[in-house]
Amino acid sequence: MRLAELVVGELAPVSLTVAPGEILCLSGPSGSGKSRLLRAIADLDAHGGEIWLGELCQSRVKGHCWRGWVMLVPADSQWWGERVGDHLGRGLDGQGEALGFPAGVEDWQVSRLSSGEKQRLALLRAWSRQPRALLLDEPTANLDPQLTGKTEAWIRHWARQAGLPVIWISHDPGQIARVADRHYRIHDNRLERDHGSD
Ligand SMILES: Nc1ncnc2c1ncn2[C@@H]1O[C@H](COP(=O)(O)OP(=O)(O)OP(=O)(O)O)[C@@H](O)[C@H]1O
Repeated sequence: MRLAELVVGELAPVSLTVAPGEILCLSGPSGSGKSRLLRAIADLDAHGGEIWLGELCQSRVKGHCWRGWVMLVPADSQWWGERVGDHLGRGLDGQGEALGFPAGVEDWQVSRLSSGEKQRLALLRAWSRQPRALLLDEPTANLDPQLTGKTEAWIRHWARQAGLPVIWISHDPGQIARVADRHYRIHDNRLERDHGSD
């Protein structure tokens, strides 16, 4: 996935490439524009510049198609059906257990889900829809350390196996050290490479 002079909000134009299977972590102060950048890449917010996914160019693709390929998992996921299974593409095929769920989680009511369950199920929902690139906004913010570790390992395995380029927002230096192949931080409205943690 390639960002070419992407312009959103106050941020200086962003140009970078994320390789298949690579995890690029993004950090920066609260309000510095991290979520906005992901929303622009998912074509949910107005932006300048261009985004490429292989030979596909975002501006030539319908928004809903683009978001099926370049999938954003926001910090606060939205659920529209009654049951978890109403939101899935292909079946979970045992993936739920890897993130701490018992068999049959597809039949759970959305209304009973805790914030941590919602967060892990939003990742499983994304997996079931087979995206080609992944944008993660603080995907473990509501999880305890044990589930955080499991979820990090699961995402890494998925990214490597499916060859997904991943941009992952995190405030946690320990997490960045564990999962990032590359790390950028936003400083003074610019994206800067941090070589210390990758
Ligand atoms: N659509 C929008 N139009 C104008 N300003 C916006 C829009 N969306 C967000 N902002 C503002 O842009 C700034 C960056 O917001 P963003 O949500 O990207 O921050 P963030 O870096 O993800 O912060 P946090 O770490 O707190 O989640 C904030 O000041 C926010 O109020």
